[in-house]
Amino acid sequence: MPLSPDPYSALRNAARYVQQFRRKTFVVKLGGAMLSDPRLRRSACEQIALLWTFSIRPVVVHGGGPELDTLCDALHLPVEKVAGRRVTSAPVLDAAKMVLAGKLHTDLLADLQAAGVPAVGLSGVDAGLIKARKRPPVMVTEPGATEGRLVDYGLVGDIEAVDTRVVEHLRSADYVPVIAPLSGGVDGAVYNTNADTVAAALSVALSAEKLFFLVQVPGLLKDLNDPTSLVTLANLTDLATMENTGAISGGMRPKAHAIRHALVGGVGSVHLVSGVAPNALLEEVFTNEGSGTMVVREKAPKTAAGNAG
Ligand SMILES: Nc1ncnc2c1ncn2[C@@H]1O[C@H](COP(=O)(O)OP(=O)(O)O)[C@@H](O)[C@H]1O
Ligand SMILES: CC(=O)N[C@@H](CCC(=O)OP(=O)(O)O)C(=O)O
Repeated sequence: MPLSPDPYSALRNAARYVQQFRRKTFVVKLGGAMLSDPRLRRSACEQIALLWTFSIRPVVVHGGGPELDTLCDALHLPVEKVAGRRVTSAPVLDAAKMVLAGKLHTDLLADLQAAGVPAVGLSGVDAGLIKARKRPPVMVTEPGATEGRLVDYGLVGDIEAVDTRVVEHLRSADYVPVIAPLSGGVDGAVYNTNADTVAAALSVALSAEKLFFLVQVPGLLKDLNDPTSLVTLANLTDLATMENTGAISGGMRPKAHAIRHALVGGVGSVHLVSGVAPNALLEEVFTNEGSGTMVVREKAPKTAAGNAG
């Protein structure tokens, strides 16, 4: 946040947003790359703690892709991702349970507790929170490819329903739910579901005001190789254009789907924010300029609504 010569002016400015967002639901998705770095993880937890202090109601969803890659390597299991989603065999799913509902999940909960957030961990399996069915083989066209190919993702779950009762129950007692991206199917099946997809489905089911993705990059970039090419404001058409030209690739592809799903489902705005730059989440929420990318259904002048509005 830029330092003001008058500290009270920054406070007054932030107070407008505090008032606007009090008791509103913000779904915050923490990307796996930043979660693997304890310093970045703690920084994210401290920023979430501040939102919580201001009576914003956060629901945290976390990834863990890179840490799962590392475990798969150590176990000599293949790491295969197509269009940003992991091909998940039975042994890879076991590894996913160990990382996503195990080590990484617990470390994140501990850091949130340390930051003063009464965090309670769940996965999509708990109390039937995320119900999914096994994704059938699908045609996927990679950027630059002229033809699609049939991909069997294995034990990956497509979300069918979200039952938010357990989340609401925790929130009514002032706990902050922290959700790992596993989902439950029929007959006790467990599936691996991309964390971006889980975050979007939850934000719609909870009628969230905003959905944030904390990522390693400054936000949505026109050119992935140029960190200064930040897109500060985009709408669904801009997003579709970037997908079609291949400007959105890799892990940003499931995010683009997730952003569309959230906005069409009624979430006010979706924000891509750096998990690396100090206080980028707070800057996005509490300043007019913001720090990353705000994606909305229909574009309106950024300054009129405020970046956080
Ligand atoms: N146009 C783009 N703008 C920003 N990042 C992009 C873009 N296209 C691809 N990416 C890549 O997508 C990544 C984010 O996806 P991913 O690594 O899955 O995030 P997460 O941290 O949530 O796991 C970025 O770090 C970047 O490497
Ligand atoms: C099906 C699928 O792709 N599941 C993801 C779940 C974790 C995740 O989404 O982690 P990030 O947010 O760090 O990418 C995976 O196995 O990597």
